[in-house]
Amino acid sequence: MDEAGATFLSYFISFSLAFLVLTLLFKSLGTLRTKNGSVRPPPTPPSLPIIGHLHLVGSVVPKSFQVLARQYGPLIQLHLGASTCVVVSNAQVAKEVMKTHDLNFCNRPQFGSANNFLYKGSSFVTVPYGPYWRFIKKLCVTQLLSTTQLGRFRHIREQEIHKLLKSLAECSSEGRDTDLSRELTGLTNNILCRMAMSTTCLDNVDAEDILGLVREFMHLGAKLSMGEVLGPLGKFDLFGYGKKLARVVGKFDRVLERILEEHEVENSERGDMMDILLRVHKDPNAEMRLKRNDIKAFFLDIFLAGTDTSSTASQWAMAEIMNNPGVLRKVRAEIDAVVGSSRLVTESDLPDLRYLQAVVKEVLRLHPTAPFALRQSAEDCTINGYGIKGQTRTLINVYAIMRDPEAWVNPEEFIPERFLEDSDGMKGGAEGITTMNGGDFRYLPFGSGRRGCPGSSLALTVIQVTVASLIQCFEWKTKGGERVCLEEGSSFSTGLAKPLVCYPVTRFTPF
Ligand code: HEM
Repeated sequence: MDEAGATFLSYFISFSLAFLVLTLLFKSLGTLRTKNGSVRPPPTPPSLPIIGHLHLVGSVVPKSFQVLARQYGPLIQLHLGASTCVVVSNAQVAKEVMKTHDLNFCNRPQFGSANNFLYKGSSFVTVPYGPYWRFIKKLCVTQLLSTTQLGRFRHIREQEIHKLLKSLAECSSEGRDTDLSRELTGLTNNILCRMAMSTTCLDNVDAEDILGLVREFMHLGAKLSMGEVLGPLGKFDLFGYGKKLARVVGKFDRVLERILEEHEVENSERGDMMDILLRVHKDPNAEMRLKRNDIKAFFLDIFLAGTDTSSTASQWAMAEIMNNPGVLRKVRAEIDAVVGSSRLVTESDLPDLRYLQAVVKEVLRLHPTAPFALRQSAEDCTINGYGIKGQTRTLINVYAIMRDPEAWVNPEEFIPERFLEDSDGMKGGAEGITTMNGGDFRYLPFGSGRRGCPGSSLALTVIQVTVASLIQCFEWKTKGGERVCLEEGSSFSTGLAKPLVCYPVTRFTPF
């Protein structure tokens, strides 16, 4: 063979070998199988003995997981002490979990707190997918949180907003500051308590008690869930959080029992959520027998799921608007154009306040007040090419998904305009995000699929009308004209790290 032939042959052999090696490599990567043939688990960062990845988790948990996802991919496995979970951090993998495999991921993880829980098996939020969950979900959609029911209680929201505006007007006339975080939590709690069982902070101590107990429950529940990292040791309740939690639920139960009895004695026709649930409870022909504990558990659920989340979102909205004078001007100009200057903005105006809607959407994108959708797989399955075992705790990091630079232009910036028609603030367009029901997996503030949030319409209505009223009626000043600190706190609903203390200055008085 001449020299040219030998060179050609050696090139041919080298190329063939390289091709073979690459083909085998891609094949093994494609199926992600281990030697024994099972599909590989998702990638996991290097861990330490016993604590696993706990040292990688900072005070703002979704942010820590976002950082890890950037390094290790959109589906990772984490070992938090003795507790293992997988974390989903982009839209495509979220879609696989919440749509393609929706039924398989329709359960929620159970934490230590569930074991000796008074309402065990009754909590709509944590109960496994099945007949009871379907029954309550249907009640939510058709009655408890239906459009008709929300419409029936519009006057409650209007009255509570009026009360808030009056108290802020007093602050203004006296030149006092106000803790808007506290005021907004009071507002959402009062609205929910009145819609649920016709009780409020001002008329009745019950609503204040309920808020306090729900707060304590959240605090202890979070601590108890941390006990999960101790594995089987967590069951011994070493720090006594389990017992404290049981006491808090006991107190909540007594308050609720009394309100239930009052409703029964009055045989009331107010049509609040408690009346509806009592009617179902007593209906011999109801699809399912609803127990008293089921009713009380439902209220604990909605206070836990609905109060802080809605209040915190309103706080973020006000904080972002105060820091962005251009946005404030646009929101106000829109309200003035749609509403005029002689009456207070109402819920009927909301469909015409397109820019306000975009502001609230952007607030929920940048500051989702439920940063994780928590799910659990029922059976083994393959997600993003990796094997997920049955009973795997699965955290969909909606915080990371809604800040993903692959989906969003300048994702860390507050740009409400990205949600307006013809905007280019979202890669691939924002048209999908009109209903807020999780149909577009790049935008999931309320989760998606069967276990998506049933309170989203109520939450959006309250947040939008509250923010609109506050902007229409007051100028907002901070001490020394400083920018509001946008640091994120470490609470369950990723609120502002510091309370939003500011000065309202009356601009328009509606009463
Ligand atoms: C800004 C306010 C709110 C946010 C950001 C929010 C967000 C969420 C998210 C992300 C989930 C999990 C969804 C999933 O797994 O796909 C959820 C579930 C839930 N939310 Fe909301 N929510 C809010 C307000 C409310 C309100 C006002 C209520 C009730 C009055 C409520 C009741 C519930 C319930 C009962 C569930 C559990 C549903 C189930 O397990 O089937 N939420 N919410």
